[in-house]
Amino acid sequence: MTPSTSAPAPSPAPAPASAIASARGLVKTYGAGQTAVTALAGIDVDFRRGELTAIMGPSGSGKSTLMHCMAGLDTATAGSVVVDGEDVGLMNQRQLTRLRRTRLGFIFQAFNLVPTLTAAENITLPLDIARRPVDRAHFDAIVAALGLQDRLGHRPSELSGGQQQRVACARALVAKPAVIFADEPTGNLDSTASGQLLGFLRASVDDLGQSVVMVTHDPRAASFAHRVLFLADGALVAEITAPTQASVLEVLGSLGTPAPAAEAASLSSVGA
Ligand SMILES: Nc1ncnc2c1ncn2[C@@H]1O[C@H](COP(=O)(O)OP(=O)(O)OP(=O)(O)O)[C@@H](O)[C@H]1O
Repeated sequence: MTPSTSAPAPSPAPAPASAIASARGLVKTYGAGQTAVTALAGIDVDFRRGELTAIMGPSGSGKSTLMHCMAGLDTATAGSVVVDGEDVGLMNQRQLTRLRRTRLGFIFQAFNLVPTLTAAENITLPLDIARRPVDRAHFDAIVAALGLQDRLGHRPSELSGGQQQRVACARALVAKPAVIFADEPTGNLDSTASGQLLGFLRASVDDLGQSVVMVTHDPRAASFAHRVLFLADGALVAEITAPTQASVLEVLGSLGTPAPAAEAASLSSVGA
């Protein structure tokens, strides 16, 4: 056997303490052989504690796959994921379920509320399933901040889309998760409801120290984040801090992503 002359691969940089979730060398391939699709091509990323991080990029660039691998909803092909100090790749299904129930919060585009339960019951459902007590003061503070006091006895079908998503947001926050993963949380909301929800998510970070990772196509939604990460073809290709709609659109443009017509028009009309 010929001895290898190449230097050993450097070990990946450890996750900094400021990170609530990190990935190193994250690869995800769907399928095999000629039909294999590389959704993530070896990503190193740190999501910072106490920050709202947005993930953007063209359709098919790997945003949802990255979020699902970070949250233990999908298994990586290679690489490592650490969430709140725990190596997700070493967990079995039971441990992953426990991690999701006790340490993670989720907000999806489809609100995923249980139709037969009231808003209050939906909000406390994750705690009830985990047989954990509800911190009433925390519950009341979240419900008040989201303006849901008068809606707690209503079922989802009796709520507007914006109210349903605020219930989903309250449900994610009530268990005080280490990190909330939000996938297009405003995708089904009108501009007003979307602004309210994003303002609240940002406030949960600034006022409560919550950490949030959010996938979005919407430059306005991304402008609520502390930092925006851009994916293209399964790789991290750009990053901006303190984003504005204009700076987000500029990076998206450089990646060849067509700007949503409404945002581009409104920005050009104010000369941004
Ligand atoms: N279950 C799957 N089986 C096969 N290929 C998949 C699967 N899920 C995702 N892919 C592929 O992986 C790539 C990344 O998909 P992903 O959904 O992560 O992209 P995205 O950036 O979230 O896209 P979008 O913005 O359209 O939601 C795409 O090429 C997609 O077709």
